[in-house]
Amino acid sequence: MVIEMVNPYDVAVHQFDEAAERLGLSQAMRAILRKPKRELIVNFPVRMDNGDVEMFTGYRVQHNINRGPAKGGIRYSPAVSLDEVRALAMWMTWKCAVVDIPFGGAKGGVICDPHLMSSAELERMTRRYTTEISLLIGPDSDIPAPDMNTNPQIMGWIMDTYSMHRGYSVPAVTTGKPLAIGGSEGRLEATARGVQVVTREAIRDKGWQPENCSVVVQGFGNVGGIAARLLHEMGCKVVGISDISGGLYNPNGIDVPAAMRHSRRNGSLKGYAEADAVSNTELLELPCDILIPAALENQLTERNAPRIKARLIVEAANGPTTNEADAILNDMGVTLIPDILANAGGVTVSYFEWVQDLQRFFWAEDEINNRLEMIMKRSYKAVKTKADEQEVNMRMGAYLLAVARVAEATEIRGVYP
Ligand SMILES: NC(=O)C1=CN([C@@H]2O[C@H](COP(=O)(O)OP(=O)(O)OC[C@H]3O[C@@H](n4cnc5c(N)ncnc54)[C@H](OP(=O)(O)O)[C@@H]3O)[C@@H](O)[C@H]2O)C=CC1
Ligand SMILES: O=C(O)CCC(=O)C(=O)O
Repeated sequence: MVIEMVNPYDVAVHQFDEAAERLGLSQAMRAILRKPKRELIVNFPVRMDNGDVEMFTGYRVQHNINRGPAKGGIRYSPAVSLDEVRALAMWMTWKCAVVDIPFGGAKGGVICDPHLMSSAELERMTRRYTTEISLLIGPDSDIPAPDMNTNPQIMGWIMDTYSMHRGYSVPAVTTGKPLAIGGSEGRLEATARGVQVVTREAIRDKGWQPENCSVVVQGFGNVGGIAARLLHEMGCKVVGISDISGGLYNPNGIDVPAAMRHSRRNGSLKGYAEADAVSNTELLELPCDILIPAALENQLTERNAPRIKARLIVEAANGPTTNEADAILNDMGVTLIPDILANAGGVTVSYFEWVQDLQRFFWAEDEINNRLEMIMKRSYKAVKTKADEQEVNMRMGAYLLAVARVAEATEIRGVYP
């Protein structure tokens, strides 16, 4: 895996600045949209299984709430930082605007290594973190969801802790919950399903056939693992996959369901015999038609971008491409579907979950998947049309759409003198 010391918030602000310049936004509007609205830093104690007390640091950042309540996931990782959370919150604002759902952007994170914690420790940490950020979160104000290393169980603990403080159940305070407590059908697969839809649209625009496309996916978690499976089911040849333990390559195609079974049995992809081991760095440079980074930020950099073989990149992760790599890939003629469009399927079904929870009225999986598909296709088309009209790439097309929507809402509300 390529670890670059690039600050994700600098990447996010640079992307915004370029769009603001093209849109001719006023200096006042640029100043408002560049900065997060609210940032909460919490330091809190957790009793570990051995009886010791450890201090943890967590964040919740709301970037913008002019189009609706703040919305965005919570990440558990040793690499979490305030600037990372700021960047992820800003990307959430644009993402919700690209798919035109009535949310602003937020993100949260706790500096911890969940792989080294027991389930009981994770639960105690989650409940204490929830109490600390209860100043901000709520079904009308700020609604967390899963991100890296968080899952439906953790969303359930957050919902339960928040509800304990209120004295009644508040299912709409989180999304991505288990079905039994107000979760939505389809949320678990939604981000990957959105990735599948935009990949399929891009394949069609290029005049390719799925059966002739080879795909490499970095990351084998909620997004990467399910995206690999769905693209495999769509007929693509998935030739490369990876998780934190490293990558696997088989030019003849990997049996993704078999690799998933191996990963579930063994806790990682390591040792899967039907493919050759490659490093995460090598994985990104493998020969393929489509590359799907679905793990971390800053994976495609000025160092490896010139060696990327894929002709289509679909950013399932948030912020996988640095600004320098973006320019290089653009000059190389690579089509890149940006994160704020490509991975918006998750928050779209989170929106459906929130609506269902508020109404106490639940929809069937087919209805959810059909509505998701409709929104992802519509958003892909809007971004492509904007990009073609303005003769810019898909990232700029998505930013032009999103930033204009947020700026319009900000202007109409008159939140500055
Ligand atoms: N979950 C969601 O709904 C959404 C997620 N995203 C974004 O998608 C990306 C992935 O999130 P998600 O799938 O939910 O997270 P998960 O925690 O489910 O999976 C992350 C995957 O990335 C791998 N990974 C983590 N760190 C490294 C590393 N240093 N080197 C190589 N691989 C690594 C993990 O490996 P291992 O399993 O071995 O730990 C795992 O396979 C993130 O950028 C997230 O922000 C975007 C929109 C929505
Ligand atoms: O489902 C959500 O609310 C947000 C998911 C998320 O964190 C993201 O899209 O990056």
